[in-house]
Amino acid sequence: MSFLENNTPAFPIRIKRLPGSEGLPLPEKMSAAASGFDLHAANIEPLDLAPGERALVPTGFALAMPVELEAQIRPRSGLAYKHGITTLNSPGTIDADYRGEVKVLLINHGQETFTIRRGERIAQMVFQLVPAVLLTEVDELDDTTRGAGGFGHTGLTTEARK
Ligand SMILES: O=c1ccn([C@H]2C[C@H](O)[C@@H](COP(=O)(O)OP(=O)(O)OP(=O)(O)O)O2)c(=O)[nH]1
Repeated sequence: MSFLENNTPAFPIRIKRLPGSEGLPLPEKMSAAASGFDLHAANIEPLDLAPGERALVPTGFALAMPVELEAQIRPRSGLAYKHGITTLNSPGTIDADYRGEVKVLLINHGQETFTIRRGERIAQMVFQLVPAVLLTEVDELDDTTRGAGGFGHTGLTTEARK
């Protein structure tokens, strides 16, 4: 375990800049208590994303994190609200054993072409704990009130909608 400047225990995560990332900031929190580290686009040339189009956008870095962690790549709400730009596989999963470049799979759900420029903050990365689990095959599961009910079996409308 490592420690922040204020002595908070913190998981140590190694981050490596990749060729082509010169001049780009590393992932950064935009406020002290933000959950996510904003990710900067590392594409050299501007990338036009037409309505409905998707693209895998480089970030210029790779990670090595402890096995108890994963990183999730999530959309930025401002880009989603104003331009319809979001992550297609939300949240993207970065496995602890992945050593390749972290990439962001963006899709344009908006009505207009959106240009992704180098250095732009395109998504955010949130680190999460992944508990160790042991899957055990059984013949029967315990009963619950819900049972196999799901997919709206309690109804979809509220009083306010009737
Ligand atoms: O938004 C993403 C999602 C994934 N990855 C990288 C890290 C992750 O560890 C790896 C595999 O991702 P995932 O498990 O989602 O992909 P898959 O389609 O199941 O492929 P694989 O067979 O490589 O696991 O790709 C990214 O860089 N960005």
